[in-house]
Amino acid sequence: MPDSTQVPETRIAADFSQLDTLLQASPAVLYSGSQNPGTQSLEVDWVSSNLWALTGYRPQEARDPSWWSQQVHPDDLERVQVSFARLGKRREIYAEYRFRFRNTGYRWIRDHRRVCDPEVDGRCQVKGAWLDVTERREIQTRLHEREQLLRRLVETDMEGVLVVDAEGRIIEINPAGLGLLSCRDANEVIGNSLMHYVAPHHQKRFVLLARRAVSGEPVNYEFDIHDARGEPMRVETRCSPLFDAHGQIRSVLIVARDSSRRSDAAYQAQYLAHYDMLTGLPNRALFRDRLLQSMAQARRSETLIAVMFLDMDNFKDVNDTLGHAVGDRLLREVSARIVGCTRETDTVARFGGDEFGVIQTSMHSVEDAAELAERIVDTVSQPIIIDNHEIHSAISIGVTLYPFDDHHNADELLKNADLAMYKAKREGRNRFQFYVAELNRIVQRRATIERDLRLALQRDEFSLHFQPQLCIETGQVIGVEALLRWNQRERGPISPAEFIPVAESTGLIMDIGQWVLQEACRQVTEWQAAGLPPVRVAVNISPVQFRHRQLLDSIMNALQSSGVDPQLLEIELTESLIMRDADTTISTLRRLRELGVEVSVDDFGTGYSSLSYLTRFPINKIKLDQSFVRDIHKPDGAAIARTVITLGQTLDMRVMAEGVETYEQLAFLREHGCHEAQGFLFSRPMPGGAIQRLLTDSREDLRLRMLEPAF
Ligand SMILES: Nc1nc2c(ncn2[C@@H]2O[C@H](COP(=O)(O)O[C@H]3[C@@H](O)[C@H](n4cnc5c(=O)[nH]c(N)nc54)O[C@@H]3COP(=O)(O)O)[C@@H](O)[C@H]2O)c(=O)[nH]1
Repeated sequence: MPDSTQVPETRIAADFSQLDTLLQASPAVLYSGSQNPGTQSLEVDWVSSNLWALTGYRPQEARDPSWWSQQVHPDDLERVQVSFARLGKRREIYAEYRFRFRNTGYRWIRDHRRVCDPEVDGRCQVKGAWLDVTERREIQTRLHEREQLLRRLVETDMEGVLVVDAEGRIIEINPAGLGLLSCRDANEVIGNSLMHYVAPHHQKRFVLLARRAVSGEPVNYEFDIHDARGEPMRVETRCSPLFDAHGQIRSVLIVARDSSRRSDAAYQAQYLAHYDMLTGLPNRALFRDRLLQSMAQARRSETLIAVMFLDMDNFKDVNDTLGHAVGDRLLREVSARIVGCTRETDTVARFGGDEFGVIQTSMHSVEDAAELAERIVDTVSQPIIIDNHEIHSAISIGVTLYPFDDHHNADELLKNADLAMYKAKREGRNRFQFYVAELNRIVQRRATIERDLRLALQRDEFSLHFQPQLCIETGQVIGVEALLRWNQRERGPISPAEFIPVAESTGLIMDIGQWVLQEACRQVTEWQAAGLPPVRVAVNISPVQFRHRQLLDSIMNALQSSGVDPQLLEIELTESLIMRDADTTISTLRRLRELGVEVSVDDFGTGYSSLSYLTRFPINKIKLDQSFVRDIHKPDGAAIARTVITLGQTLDMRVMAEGVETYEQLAFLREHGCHEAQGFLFSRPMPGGAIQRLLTDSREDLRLRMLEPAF
């Protein structure tokens, strides 16, 4: 007799099929596996089939015991493993970390892991889900940055800023607002009714106006108030309603200024408490405040900041010989030059005398700090003319980085920057110096990269990714740029921005560059064999490679061994490279053009090209640097982009914009006649196989993406 409790097999199959369909549509990838007790790495034994669609990996690949730890970003791995090591003590834990997707590179995922089954061989048996949270993190970061910016503006505002709730209780107040009420600490006022401070003869009017503000009407009025010590004062107020996400008014923003005391000594004192009178820059106290905020933000967003201590080398001599008036003007000029080297998000302060401080935020790598410090040293050392005196100034800079273990607080960070600055002075002045702990770390990291780089070719750790380049007018793919990738056996992927400079300084770039040329040409023939129409490939050539006498042999070799038509090869050189030793460059470029190879100039706009030389170079294309494309919405970025495009049109060279990420940027480029574009808007760099699929199946998608109307 059939068992009535047994579910028929057909039903089970149908349920499975439905489950699979649901999983395919789900944004979460489900998995089960175990945690290696030694390393706490995840070893996956089952994963839902939507892994492929979401990350580009096949479920069977994920079962390789080292797969998970190889895809986690090396900078996140330890943190995540420490976090998941607590599983067992806790039933479930979630962590967010960067995880390498096959086609799109690192994305943020949220990994929600649960202990489900009893331990087997000391291994924690887990089930979990991965969710791509990159967009959410980006929005959070942007919101956080905006909030920081607003907070900073409010905190340094000379006017009192208060937020009160619908009942008129103070819920936020800035330092200037505390000053108005003669309070030192926000805790003394938060929660108090604002009415508490309004003079009795104005309380009725205050209630009426408060009602109008809460009903959504902006209100401006003058009130008499009493501060916390009972001192009377007249304040000018502007009240505006604040709306929540549902459009409801929950609070009112009040900007208040002391209309009786604006020009008196207290106001001046407040200014002096935050700013340097001579240069108008923030002073040491405000610098310290901003440093604390930047440190908190760096911790939250897991980014780096650099703190610099700057001291002029010869200021005393100028002051003693040319007088204080010239000394003051020199300080003002040097301040302006330092500010000119930094970005809006950075802080430049004058600590007093000839000492300055810089906080550099939004850094991508340690090299950013070195670049900024070098730029300041160079800019300050350019002659300064004051009253017909040509002054040759110089500056020494000490740099520390945060977060690093050695500094626990802002004062320590600044002290270490100061120490590094003294080291820079001892080493000969007019230079910068990293605080030694960082220096050691950087030197060690560089030594490790150098050691591993020597093995990378024989261990077959390099690969090429390719990024499509499109014609703006037609949306057609007109070529690809080859970008080198290094997946180091123990440490995972290492950015070319980090290892190419090491390869250049050790001479390894010759062998690596040769490999890149060979591999790029080999890939072109593979695509052709697969039936794709001819694809032109652009290969980056580093300055060391370009100056080497084997360059032409190396290029001919790659072309001959692959049989690729030279017209399908494009050589990308940087602008600063071609401008150095222009005569030799011109003759090498001519020989390349005679071979039939195309030549483009990368990072155009960053290298101070001399126009007279540019007309003599046999160049096919200039590539507008991505930093200008990023800033195209700002007046300076737009002006540079327009100039480069016009220059290309005038010199009869094609212009390609790199780093195009938004439709707004694309619309600007199209409107101004830029010919070609490349960037994440169309596609990230991808392996050769993925490019083949893209060019076979999704050419039309790319074209449509290009033609999408700007919004
Ligand atoms: N000498 C050689 N240099 C090489 C080689 N391969 C790479 N490089 C150089 O290393 C630098 C970093 O390269 P990479 O990390 O590959 O970054 C490239 C793109 O991924 C990135 N890119 C492209 N589109 C966008 C975008 O829309 N937004 C954004 N933020 N980044 C984007 O830009 C880099 C391409 O730069 P470029 O070469 O200037 O076109 C870089 O300087 C490489 O040149 C090599 O084989 N040899």
